Amino acid sequence: MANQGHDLPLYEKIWVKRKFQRVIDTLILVLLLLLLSYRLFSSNNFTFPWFLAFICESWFTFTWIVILNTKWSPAVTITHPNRLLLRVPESEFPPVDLLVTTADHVLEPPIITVNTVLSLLALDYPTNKLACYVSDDGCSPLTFYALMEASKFAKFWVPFCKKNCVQVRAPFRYFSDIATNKSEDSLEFKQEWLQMKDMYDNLCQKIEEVTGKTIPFQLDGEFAVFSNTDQRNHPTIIKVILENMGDLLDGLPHLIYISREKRPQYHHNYKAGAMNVLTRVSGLMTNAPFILNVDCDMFVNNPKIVLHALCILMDSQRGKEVAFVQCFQQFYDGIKDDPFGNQWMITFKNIIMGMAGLQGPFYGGTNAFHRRNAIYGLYPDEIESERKGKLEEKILIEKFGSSKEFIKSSAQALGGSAFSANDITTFNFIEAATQVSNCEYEYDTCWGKQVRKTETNIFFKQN
Ligand SMILES: O=c1ccn([C@@H]2O[C@H](COP(=O)(O)OP(=O)(O)O[C@H]3O[C@H](CO)[C@@H](O)[C@H](O)[C@H]3O)[C@@H](O)[C@H]2O)c(=O)[nH]1
Ligand SMILES: [Mn+2]
Repeated sequence: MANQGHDLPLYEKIWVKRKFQRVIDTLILVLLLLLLSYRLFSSNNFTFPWFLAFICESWFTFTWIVILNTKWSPAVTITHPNRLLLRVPESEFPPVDLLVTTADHVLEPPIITVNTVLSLLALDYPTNKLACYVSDDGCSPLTFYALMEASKFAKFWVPFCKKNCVQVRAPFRYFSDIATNKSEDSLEFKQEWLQMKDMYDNLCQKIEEVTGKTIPFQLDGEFAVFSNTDQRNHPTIIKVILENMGDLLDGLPHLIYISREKRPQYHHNYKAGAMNVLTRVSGLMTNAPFILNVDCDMFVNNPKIVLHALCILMDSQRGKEVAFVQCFQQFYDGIKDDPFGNQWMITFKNIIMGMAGLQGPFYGGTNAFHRRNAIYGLYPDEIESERKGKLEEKILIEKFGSSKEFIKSSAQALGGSAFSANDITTFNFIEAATQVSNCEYEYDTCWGKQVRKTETNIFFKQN
C-alpha cells in the first residue's frame, strides 16, 4: 500500500477534442485564401482602394493562420496532489515564498490586501515552509496597521479554516456566502462560525475606523518609521509582523511588511520594481526555491494550490523544464452569463488552452509559481552542467548587486541547495534586506535585464 501511486505521473496533459471546430477553422482559412486569389487574379483594376483591401485581407489571413495554429490542439493540465502526498513526506516539502504587491491604500483598500494575505496564510501547506512578503508601494501606515491587526485575527482564522476544511479562505468571500452556515451544520460549528464572524467584523471595523480619520493615529512606537514619509520619497521600511519561531508546524507562516525606498530621482518601475525587491528580500530571509506571486486584490480559491503547482514543478521527468506554473484568473461578482466576456472564457478556451497544448501560455503577470533559479536566469539545461560557471563571486556581484548576504543566498539558489533555508537571522536580516530594497541597488546589475526574465516551458494548470 505504501508504494501505491509511486509510478503514476504527478500531472497529465489532457487533449481536448475539437474536430468540428478544426473543420470550421480550416474552412474559414480556405475561404480567405480563395478571396485573396480572387483579388489577385480576377481584377484588372489595381487601384489604391484595391491595394488597401488586399493588404488588409492578407494581414487578416496571416493572423488567422497564427490563431489557427494556436488553437489547433488545446490541452488542460490535470494535477494529482494525492500522489504527491504519497510520494513526498510532508517534512520534505520545499519552502514556498508568497509575494503580494500593493500600491495605494485608497485605490486598494487595506481590507482587500488583508483578505489576500489571510487566504495565503491559511493555505493547506506546512506553515513552517511558508513565508508571506507584502510590498507596499504606498508606504502606508494604514496598510501596516491592517496587516498587524490581521496577524492577530489569523491566529484564530487559520486554525478555523483548517479544522473545518474551508474552501475559500478569504474571510470577506467566506462570510458573504450565505450557504456556508447551513441548517445541517453542527451546533459547535455554528457557534464557532458566529464567533469567527464577530471577530472578522471587529477587524473590519478597526481598519475602517482608522481609514476614515484624517490623522489616523499617532506615528509613534511601531509606526514611528512612517513619520515624515512621502509616498514617492522615503527610506526603506521593513517589519517582521509574524515569525514562525522554532519551525512550528501548526503555527502561522512568516509575515513581512516591506516598503522599498523611493526617491524622486530614481524610477521605481511599478510592479516589476516591487517584485524585484520582494524576490531579493525573500531570497535573504527564506530563499524558497518556489515563489508565488499575487496582486493584493486577489485571493486563493483553492487551499491546496501549492500542492497542485508542486505536482508540475517537482515532477521527476519534466518538472525541471518548467519555469513557472500559472493559474487561470477568475473574477468574482461577475454578471450572470458574463455577457461582456469579463471572465475571459473565450480567450481561455480558444487561446490559452491552445497555448497549453503547445509549450504553454505566456506569463500573465500574476497568479504564478516561479522557480527561483529560473528568475535568476538559469536555463534548465544549465542546471547540472554550466551552473558552476555562474557561481563565481565576480559574476554573481555583476548580476545580483553588491550585497554579500544576497550573493550568498543567490549562489545557494542557483547551486540547487535552496531547499535549505538561508542562515540569516531576523537580527541581521533587516539590515541586509534594507540594503537590497534601496532604489539604487539595481544600477549596473542585471536586474530587469537577465534576472527576472523567465524562459523555458510554461504550463497551464486548471484549478
Ligand atoms: O507602482 C506600482 C504599481 C502597481 N503595483 C501592484 O501591481 C499589481 C498590479 O497592478 P494593477 O494596477 O492592479 O494592474 P492590473 O492591470 O490590474 O494587473 C494586471 O496586469 C499587470 C500587468 O500589466 C500584472 O502585473 C498584474 O499582475 C495583472 O493582474 C497590484 O497588486 C499593484 O498593487 C505595485 O506594487 N507598484
Ligand atoms: Mn489589479
